[in-house]
Parts: sequence; structure tokens; C-alpha cells
Amino acid sequence: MTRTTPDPIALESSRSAGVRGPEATLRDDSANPPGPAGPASGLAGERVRFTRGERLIVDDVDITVPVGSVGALVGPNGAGKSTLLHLVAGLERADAGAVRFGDRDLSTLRRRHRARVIALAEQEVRDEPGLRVHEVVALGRTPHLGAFQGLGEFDRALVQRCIDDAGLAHLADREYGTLSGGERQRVNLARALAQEPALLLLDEPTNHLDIRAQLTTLSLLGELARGGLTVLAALHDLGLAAAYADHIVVLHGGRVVAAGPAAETLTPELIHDVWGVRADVLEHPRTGRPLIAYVDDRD
Ligand SMILES: Nc1ncnc2c1ncn2[C@@H]1O[C@H](COP(=O)(O)OP(=O)(O)OP(=O)(O)O)[C@@H](O)[C@H]1O
Repeated sequence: MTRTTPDPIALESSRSAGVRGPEATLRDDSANPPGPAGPASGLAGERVRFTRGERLIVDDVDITVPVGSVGALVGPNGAGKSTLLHLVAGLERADAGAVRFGDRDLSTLRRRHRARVIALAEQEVRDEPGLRVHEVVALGRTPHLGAFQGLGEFDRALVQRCIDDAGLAHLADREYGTLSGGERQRVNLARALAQEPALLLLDEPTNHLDIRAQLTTLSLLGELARGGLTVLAALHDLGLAAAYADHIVVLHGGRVVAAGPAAETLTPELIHDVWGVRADVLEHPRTGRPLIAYVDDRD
């Protein structure tokens, strides 16, 4: 699979997204016949609006993440990042607007089909009583299996590959409930990868991770994106977003206040306006990407 996939939803189970294994076709198009092959536009939210009671949480948001790229959703606490991810994942229903992936309006996908297209690795670490790591990761295969169908050879190889990719090989037989926060977070990622989504959503995928695990996780996401996966990750660390994301979306008070490449969006002015902190934005001497140096007000 390449960056120019014609219809990412038709290729919902592209093996390259999860584990770069052999091609296979797993369609559930009975309720969603394929649309005409169009340009691979990736994720596109248009004027998405969501209120809770009287409160407007997501305010006419336009968001685009091209196919095969990593988008970073950044913004202060309460900006609406998790809510927007939930809207894209179909866990919440927008009051207005549309979220498309490729040619499809995601709200028209049946739940099972959506679970083959989109995976969401949530911020909270779950409780999976009694399950071992490899069993939790295997749960990611559920949308691809029939009722009472066990894992096949392909599924088992895929689960193992996701465990390896997430750096969990040494923990595969450990009981999930005994893991640390960072280890559980890696299991969440592996489970989402085992789902073989075309669109991977992650809510703060690095917040419990040590620095090495943060870098390997984001570099894995970049590698998977180059294989055709479309990624949207809510991140608090602007430095990591600048270093790894192809596209930044800055959310503030439920509105998109900037979007584009890091060098164009994460300016000192914007960082000050949105987060209220001073920062110098330098150029990384090796990569040329923006390097954010925060300035203490006392300096
Ligand atoms: N269940 C809920 N009931 C009421 N308000 C909620 C609920 N969930 C979220 N909110 C509010 O919606 C707003 C957006 O929350 P959201 O979790 O999407 O923000 P966020 O950008 O992900 O924040 P953080 O960076 O702190 O995780 C916040 O003001 C939050 O208090």
C-alpha cells in the first residue's frame, strides 16, 4: 500500500497499516457499498460541532489529515482534543458537520465496519481483569472475526507482530493488570494496531512513556504512516509534535486556530496566545524541524 491509496476504506484491512504482512481482503460492504474511486483525501472533518448541554465543546471544526501522514492535535487542557477524537471515532455524535475518510461519511458506517476502519487508542489505561498481554492485544482482532471464530494463523502472527512493534515481547505473558501505566499504554497501542485500521486515532499515546518509548512510539507511527496508515494523535508535547508530525492542528476553546506544517503553525506568537507561555522556536540542527525552547518568565 502506498500513500496514493484510492479508497482507504475499501482497503480497510490494509496489512501495511498494522504489520506490513501479506495482503488480504476483509470487506464488510453490505451496508456501505464502495463509492467511486476518488482522490485519497484521508481524514476530513467539515464544520464539526458538538455541544454538551449548553456548552459548545467543538465549534465548527475543519480538520484534514492526508492519507499516509501523521497529524498531531495539540491544544491546552480542555481544548476539546479528546472530544474531537471521540467524534471522529464515532463514540460521540456531532450536532452538525461531517467527518469523512476517503469518499465516505464515517457516520454512515455500521459499527463493525467502522471498527475495521478506525482504531482509537485511548488515554486511560483500561482494566482487563485476568487477561494476559497477548490476549488483550488479540482483542483488537474482534472486528475481523466472525461470531465464535477464534484467531487464525494470520491473526496470531499479526498479534505477535504488533506485540513486537510495541516493544512488548518480554511482557506478552504477563497479566495486563500487573503492568505499569506506560506498559499498559503500549498494550493499548498494540491492540489498536492489531485492529489493522486505515485510520489510527491516539489520545496522548506518550503520556506515560519514558523518553525512549516516546521516541520509538512516534517513530513507529511515522513508519506506519509511510506504509499508508493515516494517524491523528492528540499530543501535549509540542516538541514531539514538531519533531514527528507531518501536520499540526491547534485546537483552542473548541476551535481550530492554526493548522499546517509545524514550522508554519507552532510560532512563538501562537504558543504564547494559546498556552500563555513564552518560547523560542529554533531550527533543529540535524533535522531542520522546529525545536521549541520554552522561556521561563524569570529569565
Ligand atoms: N462528560 C463530560 N461532561 C461535561 N463536560 C465534559 C465532559 N467531557 C469533557 N467535557 C468538557 O469538554 C471540554 C473538552 O474536553 P476534552 O476532554 O475534549 O479536552 P482535551 O483537550 O482533551 O483536554 P485534556 O488536554 O485535558 O485531555 C472540557 O471543558 C471538559 O471539561
